[in-house]
Amino acid sequence: MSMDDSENQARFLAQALPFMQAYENKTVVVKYGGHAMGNPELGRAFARDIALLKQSGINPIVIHGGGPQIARMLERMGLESRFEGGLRVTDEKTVEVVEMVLAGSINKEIVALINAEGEWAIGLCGKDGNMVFAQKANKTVRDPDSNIERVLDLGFVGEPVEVDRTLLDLLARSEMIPVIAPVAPGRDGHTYNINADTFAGAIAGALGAERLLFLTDVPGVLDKDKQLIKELSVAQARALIADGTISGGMIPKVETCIEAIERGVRGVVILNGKVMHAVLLELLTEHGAGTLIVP
Ligand SMILES: Nc1ncnc2c1ncn2[C@@H]1O[C@H](COP(=O)(O)OP(=O)(O)O)[C@@H](O)[C@H]1O
Ligand SMILES: CC(=O)N[C@@H](CCC(=O)OP(=O)(O)O)C(=O)O
Repeated sequence: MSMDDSENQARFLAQALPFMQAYENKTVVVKYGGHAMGNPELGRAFARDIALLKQSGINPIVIHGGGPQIARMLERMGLESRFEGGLRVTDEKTVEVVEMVLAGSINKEIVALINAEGEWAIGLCGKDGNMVFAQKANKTVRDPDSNIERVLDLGFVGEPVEVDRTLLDLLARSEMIPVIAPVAPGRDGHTYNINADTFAGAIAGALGAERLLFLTDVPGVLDKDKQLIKELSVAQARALIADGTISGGMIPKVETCIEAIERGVRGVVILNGKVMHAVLLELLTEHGAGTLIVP
């Protein structure tokens, strides 16, 4: 190791230690988006970050997405898919594929990556331990031309309405790191597909998390000129959704940030999961990356 390397490492450690102490015994919910996955090296770095948080006495909870992976599987199976208001219209066949991809392959891949770092990850979805119950999403969109609001019928898309923290509290006191897929049952017996951002927000809100991080494939929320917005108030975020600057999958993400803050989550950040060790850099350095949403 060169002198420069060891100096940089020492500087990083000196900076990181106070943050580690501040987060001790606190819950950090990390939403790992489907767009941030796919590169093996980045995947291993992500798993190492999560393992290190647990080893530092922090309580990390991973909620993952998998939108692009679901899309690929639907295509292979010859099933069409479309989004409305940033959410996948989900019929009966689609929800089966969603559950298979999210709670099956992707969930276990992340569990295996964290376990390979010497930790004990456990793969779950909203069904396990009665953790989350959903109901059919009741989403409205406003047509920008006519300004008329209409209710979307998204099929088996759900929104979390009940979160029971029993299992997560138990795991927080154990060696286990929960890795959770955003699928949950309804009291009506159906299985619902829940946007992973929305799901992460509900979990973070129910646990009163210290931090909620959204790992995506862009540096954060970008303005009309594609420049990163470092800090965004709730009112500014709402205005950017209304004027179309924030669109597509960024809509549920930012809406979730707003709700999480309103439910008492102390800090919410949208950041680029394609940056190596994004989680550690965000949590343990003075100038975190990404967009911080504040009340
Ligand atoms: N104002 C904006 N700033 C940043 N990204 C935006 C904005 N508006 C729309 N997006 C889109 O949102 C995407 C992130 O949301 P999404 O695709 O759902 O990511 P993930 O799978 O990580 O949850 C970005 O890749 C970008 O294409
Ligand atoms: C209702 C809805 O849209 N559900 C999402 C669930 C996965 C997800 O949110 O994945 P990302 O975080 O990678 O976007 C979907 O079907 O794609």
